Amino acid sequence: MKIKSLSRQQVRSIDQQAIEDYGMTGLVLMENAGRGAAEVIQQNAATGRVVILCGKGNNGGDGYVIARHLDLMERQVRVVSVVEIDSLSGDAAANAAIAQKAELDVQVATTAEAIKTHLSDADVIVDCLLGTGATGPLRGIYADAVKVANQIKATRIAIDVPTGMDVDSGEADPHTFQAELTITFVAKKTGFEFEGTQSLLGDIEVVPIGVPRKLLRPWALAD
Ligand SMILES: NC(=O)C1=CN([C@@H]2O[C@H](COP(=O)(O)OP(=O)(O)OC[C@H]3O[C@@H](n4cnc5c(N)ncnc54)[C@H](OP(=O)(O)O)[C@@H]3O)[C@@H](O)[C@H]2O)[C@@H](O)CC1
Ligand SMILES: [K+]
Repeated sequence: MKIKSLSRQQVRSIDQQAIEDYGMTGLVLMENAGRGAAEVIQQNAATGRVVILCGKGNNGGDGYVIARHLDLMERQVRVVSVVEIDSLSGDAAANAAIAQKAELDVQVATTAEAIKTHLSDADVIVDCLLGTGATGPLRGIYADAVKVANQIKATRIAIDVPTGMDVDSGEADPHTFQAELTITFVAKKTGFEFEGTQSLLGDIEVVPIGVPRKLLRPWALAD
């Protein structure tokens, strides 16, 4: 089922309804999102070390799921969190704890220099810094992390939305993550339609996260 482009509010409401009205848990949605994204990464960037930049919200949570699935595919994978792990909450905290128990390579880097060190041997950089929860210009370490990531010669893949791009307007922070591929969940976002965004989004792949077709029907595109 093809879905029309959705605003921040629409896509977040779909997630919320799947959880509250259908009894799907956020962890299940995150697992589907992360697993689907890992498969697309494997199809598009099949070799080399993958370094996943993770922020404090659920976009970061997706990153820990992606890391676990890439590790299962026997990829070299490292997670670099730009916040302390004990500042995470909810589903992101749960998936970070699983990654740590599974002895995946999880590093914390809260300065631009430390982020640069952990990214220096990356062949693929995956942006799980901020997703649909982001508002306004990039603050603090997020701006530094994107700046460093954009300077490294690697394949860059954004998860859900390139960090720095506004989901609704497509407006881009000066330090927006420059993706070659954007893997986005449920549907494209309205901001992706605007002129000038294509050079930051790269190719776009939509990954379904298992929310029921009935819930998506109001947003379906006619065949
Ligand atoms: N919910 C679900 O069911 C599913 C969700 N999924 C995934 O979750 C993503 C949405 O996650 P989310 O809502 O946690 O928001 P997200 O973008 O990770 O972080 C927001 C945090 O960042 C901060 N912040 C905000 N703006 C900022 C700025 N300009 N500069 C710097 N910091 C800024 C702000 O923190 P504050 O600064 O307010 O303390 C806020 O707490 C979605 O895109 C998808 O990938 C999938 O797993 C599928 C199931
Ligand atoms: K992102």
